Amino acid sequence: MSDYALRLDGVRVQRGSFELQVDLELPEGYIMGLVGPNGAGKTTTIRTILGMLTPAAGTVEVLGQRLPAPAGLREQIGVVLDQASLVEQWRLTQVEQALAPFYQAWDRNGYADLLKRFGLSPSARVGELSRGMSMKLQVAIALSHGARLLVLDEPTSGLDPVARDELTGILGEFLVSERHSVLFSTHITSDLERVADQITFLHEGRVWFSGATDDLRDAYRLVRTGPDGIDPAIIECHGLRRSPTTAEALVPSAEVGLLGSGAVVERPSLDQIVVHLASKEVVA
Ligand SMILES: Nc1ncnc2c1ncn2[C@@H]1O[C@H](COP(=O)(O)OP(=O)(O)OP(=O)(O)O)[C@@H](O)[C@H]1O
Repeated sequence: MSDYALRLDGVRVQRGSFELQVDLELPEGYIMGLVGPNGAGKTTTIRTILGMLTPAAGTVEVLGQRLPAPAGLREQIGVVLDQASLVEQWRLTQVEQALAPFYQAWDRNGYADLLKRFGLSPSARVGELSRGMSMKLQVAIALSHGARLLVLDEPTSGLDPVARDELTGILGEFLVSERHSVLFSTHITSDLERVADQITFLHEGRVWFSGATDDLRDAYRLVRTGPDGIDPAIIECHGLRRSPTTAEALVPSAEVGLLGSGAVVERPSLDQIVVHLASKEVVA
């Protein structure tokens, strides 16, 4: 039995002219955030994990089973994708009637509780739901069939701050069982700050970092100096921004000692890391 909920080894996926190359490991019992700018390859990674795209090379292991996996694996994965594939005319009670027979472990009370918690009326029709409500419905379904792994593609997009908070809280509850794991792509890194202990950062189809969130935050420092205090010829820096009076950049922690004494050095937020690593030098 593997101790990993997910393991992608030397995976390469081609989509038109875009090529994704990804290696990552998500240990069981953890929540991993998948971040990166638009077009970085997050959805491609998720679709590959779900067996919707076939890699040209490499291996994908989900809950210890190598893809293509036996049908029984599907029940153990809860999925939230950008577009739900539910019939628009269905009421939310009919959604349950349609899906429950496919899952041995379907939890009727759990589904009813989650609808209530998310403020979704069981008599509402799928087609009437806003984008945020449709996301909540998908999360309720994913959590109602006894999944051990949740794979969520931007589940917080379209949700207001209260609902986002509610969702991250529910993911935290899901993780109370140490055999449960979550992979969660998002542009809203503040959501991850609260819950994700692992991060994979994709950029232009490549993994820039995959590992513990704390390790990523320890690896860099956000540095502010006078306008000439950061010289890219001397020090490795990312997303350097200069104005007539200041310079700001993300600098590897190991290089901070190369800065002059006037520098203000801070531990960066996840958001600051993502923004600076993905952006080019800006001179104002
Ligand atoms: N069906 C397709 N055919 C060809 N190229 C595709 C297809 N779908 C996606 N791509 C390309 O693959 C690349 C990665 O897209 P992907 O959707 O995985 O990125 P993403 O990180 O999820 O982006 P976003 O944050 O914008 O959702 C993009 O360059 C996109 O144009």
